[in-house]
Amino acid sequence: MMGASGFGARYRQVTAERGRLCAGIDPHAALLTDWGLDVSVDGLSRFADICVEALAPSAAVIKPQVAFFEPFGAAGFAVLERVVAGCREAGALVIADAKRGDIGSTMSAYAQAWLADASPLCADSVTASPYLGYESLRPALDLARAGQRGVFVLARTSNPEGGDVQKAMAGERTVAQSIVDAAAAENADGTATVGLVVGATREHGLDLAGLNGPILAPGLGAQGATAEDLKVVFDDADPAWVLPASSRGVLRAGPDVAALRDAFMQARDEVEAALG
Ligand SMILES: O=C(O)c1cc(=O)[nH]c(=O)n1[C@@H]1O[C@H](COP(=O)(O)O)[C@@H](O)[C@H]1O
Repeated sequence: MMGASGFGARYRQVTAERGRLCAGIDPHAALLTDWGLDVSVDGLSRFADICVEALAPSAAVIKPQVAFFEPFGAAGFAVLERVVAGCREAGALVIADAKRGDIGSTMSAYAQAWLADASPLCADSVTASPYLGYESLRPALDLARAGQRGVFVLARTSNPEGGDVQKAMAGERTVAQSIVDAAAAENADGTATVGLVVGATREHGLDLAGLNGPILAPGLGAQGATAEDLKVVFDDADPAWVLPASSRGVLRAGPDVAALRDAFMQARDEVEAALG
């Protein structure tokens, strides 16, 4: 196992202390209703506070899904700012799940929003789509590296449609493998600045062994993947870098803070037992 500096060192330390499960904060309207909350800014705000109280002191990594805050406009973003700050203060690493991707000059503005100290939305890392070309992400990659932050780049996503683009051949390898290889080359400096997103829901067919960076693996729980599946799906990856993620599967246990925390801990313990 290679030593890591930068974002990788931060990731390795917190996952060693708290275990490998990323808790998603996805305030779906249906979940707000199930929790007895209004689908309103007040409901969103209460949902967010419960999640931070239950999850931030226990989870190594927390991933708020930006999409669910956006429909509430500026007020939704104010709640998101509170979530990001609250999780970070409690010692969790935050992945802002914004899935940004644009031409380089615009990407630079996105990078400032999610990865610059001066921004009220500044997180520890952000998800990004490389499908405008891996190098279009350069401003985010460079800013992340400079601040010991990370970028989680989509490689092979958990949704069934993802294969149309991601499994297409780009010369001798698939498009997804070309993203893995670019990330691995970037991580040769030992910083693990570039993580990948590889869904836990299916065989990905990727060679992940040389990545030397975190692999965010959504799909646990609501999308059907189990902790046991992880051993098979990620058999060639360094397990220390595998970071399964669950949102609805854990969130369904709310709104009781203790029940939510227990559901998270149970899922995390299952992951730890499976990954070894
Ligand atoms: O980047 C992601 O987190 C992501 C990538 C992917 O391939 N599949 C995927 O489900 N996600 C996100 O992970 C979360 C999954 O939520 P649950 O299905 O409720 O666990 C959502 O916020 C998705 O947007």
